[in-house]
Amino acid sequence: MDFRLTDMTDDEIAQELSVVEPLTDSVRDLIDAVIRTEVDDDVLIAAREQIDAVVTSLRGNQKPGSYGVPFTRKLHGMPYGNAAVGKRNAIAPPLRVEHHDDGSATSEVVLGAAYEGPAGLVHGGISAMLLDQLLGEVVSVSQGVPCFTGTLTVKYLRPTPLGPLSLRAETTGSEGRKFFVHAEISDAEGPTVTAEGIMISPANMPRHEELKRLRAELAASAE
Ligand SMILES: CCCCCCCC(=O)SCCNC(=O)CCNC(=O)[C@H](O)C(C)(C)COP(=O)(O)OP(=O)(O)OC[C@H]1O[C@@H](n2cnc3c(N)ncnc32)[C@H](O)[C@@H]1OP(=O)(O)O
Repeated sequence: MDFRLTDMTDDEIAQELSVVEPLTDSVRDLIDAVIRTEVDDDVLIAAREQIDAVVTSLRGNQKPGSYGVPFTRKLHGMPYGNAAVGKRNAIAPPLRVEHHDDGSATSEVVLGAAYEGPAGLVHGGISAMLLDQLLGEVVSVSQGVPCFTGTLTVKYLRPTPLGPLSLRAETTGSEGRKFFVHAEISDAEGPTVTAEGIMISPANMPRHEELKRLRAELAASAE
């Protein structure tokens, strides 16, 4: 697993995000527009040519491989390509997770046409992905080390409608490197999907040791 600190300062990261996040929002809007457009074929053909030109322009300078998860100098992860929360990833729902003092995490999200499974309803895989992300984050943030999903059990209580949804997750217990977590998705009527996860802080993961060492160095330099 790759671990690297970014060369960018906090101001440079904020500046980059101020440009990139609106671009991601526009591409997300494009995806929705393509799904729901009813314009004529000639407009679609012209749109494709314009989009291809934009892609060619962006390919002018590309990072090899995936985005990865670089860390800021304060050791905050920057998972900008992440499938569920990536700030550069227009496929990711606009999920923004809030972490609370009691160790829980919540998110409010509006899922549109791009996340449909059954007609008018959220795709079950999307629900599982969002819950998986929230379970991973609630443990990783509250424990201070990255945790992987070992086992994820999802229960679909009733259909989840597209539109505004609330998510919540909390850690319910732990045994050594294993953390037991619960999460749910709710619409206005209450929970539609629940998930139980066993999240694991992997053994002998170089990134853990590296994080611990860097945290200790940062703490010492702050004294
Ligand atoms: C901020 C971050 C947000 C991230 C959000 C996204 C979350 C994700 O999607 S993560 C990606 C999906 N998950 C993966 O790819 C994980 C793949 N699996 C692995 O890497 C490893 O098998 C891993 C890390 C789960 C366990 O590896 P390792 O640390 O070697 O475990 P190991 O030493 O064998 O076992 C440790 C304990 O966990 C248990 N365990 C191991 N694997 C599992 C499992 N899959 N399910 C349940 N328990 C397990 C063992 O039984 C053992 O328990 P005990 O201590 O009671 O005997």
